[in-house]
Amino acid sequence: MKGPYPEIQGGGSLILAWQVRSKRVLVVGGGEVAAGRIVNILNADAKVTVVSPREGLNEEVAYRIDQKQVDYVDRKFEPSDLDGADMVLTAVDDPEASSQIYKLCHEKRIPANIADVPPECDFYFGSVHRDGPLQIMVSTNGNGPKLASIVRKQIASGLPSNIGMAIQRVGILRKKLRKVAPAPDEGPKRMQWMSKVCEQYTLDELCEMTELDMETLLGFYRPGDVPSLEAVRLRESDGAYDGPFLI
Ligand SMILES: C[C@@]1(CC(=O)O)c2cc3[nH]c(cc4nc(cc5[nH]c(cc(n2)[C@H]1CCC(=O)O)[C@@](C)(CC(=O)O)[C@@H]5CCC(=O)O)C(CC(=O)O)=C4CCC(=O)O)c(CCC(=O)O)c3CC(=O)O
Ligand SMILES: NC(=O)C1=CN([C@@H]2O[C@H](COP(=O)(O)OP(=O)(O)OC[C@H]3O[C@@H](n4cnc5c(N)ncnc54)[C@H](O)[C@@H]3O)[C@@H](O)[C@H]2O)C=CC1
Repeated sequence: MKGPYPEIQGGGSLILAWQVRSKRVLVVGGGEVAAGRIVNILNADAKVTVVSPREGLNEEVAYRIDQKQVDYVDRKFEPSDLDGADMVLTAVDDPEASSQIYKLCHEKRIPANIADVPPECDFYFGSVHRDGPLQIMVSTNGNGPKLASIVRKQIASGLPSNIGMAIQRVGILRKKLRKVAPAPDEGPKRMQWMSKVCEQYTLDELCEMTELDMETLLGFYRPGDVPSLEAVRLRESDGAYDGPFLI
């Protein structure tokens, strides 16, 4: 019998948004696959160390080393490379080295992705669409990476062109709201009000909201109203208006 709760499907991955900002990520290998990994982790503001003999570097990896976007060690992997690593990504054309690195990571409990050996991955990469603060990841759970890429492009082509910008504006408004209503016990009211803003405003309106508009709009937080952007602007041009946080 079906219960009232979501049915468990199993067999999936736990898809998370891992905060590697300022954490140390070790990339073993400097070929094409490594180049893709490096872009992903630099986009997440990680500190990156690449270990690979120089003669094996592809142009993109050599460029990032040259630009000092990553730290670089010019030799093959050695176990001491794992010291201080918070995450390890290997992309080497040597299955034996891959397996050895995986075993060491496992012992040291460092999460690892071994590009050519799915069973030895603590996590998989996915195909990612990025638009400012928006990230969408598609995973086929190892079944069809190329199809993941095709699905990702299809999803991206259906998105509004201003969605990234709208999310960025909402992020600023949420920060301001936190200042106006910092108390933890206001959580439910804060969340309800913020949800209403997101539902009632169009993406274009969210994008064109100025800081003044936001502060005026926040003046309606206490009474719990979400006026239209038009009403917000009327309030701004109204002589009676005397400051964003006075209600
Ligand atoms: C399990 C996983 C582990 C991991 O790498 O984390 C893995 C494993 C393997 N990939 C292989 C092949 C290819 N991988 C790609 C591309 C991508 N692979 C990515 C992820 C993943 N690949 C993880 C599963 C993700 C999922 O299932 O959704 C993407 C999404 C993300 C990224 O790498 O950043 C990125 C697309 C990014 C984009 O374009 O948006 C292409 C196409 C291309 O290069 O254009 C091909 C050739 C065509 C094909 O096979 O489909 C092989 C076989 C090698 C062989 O046959 O010898 C293995 C090993 C195996 O399967 O045994
Ligand atoms: N997971 C994925 O998305 C995909 C995985 N692969 C697999 O990933 C692996 C890497 O692919 P590519 O980057 O195209 O290979 P590549 O041949 O371009 O690069 C291999 C790199 O590993 C380095 N290397 C080799 N032994 C090393 C060691 N012991 N220590 C440090 N560095 C070492 C080489 O110097 C070179 O930079 C291959 O096994 C390939 O089959 C390939 C395509 C997609």
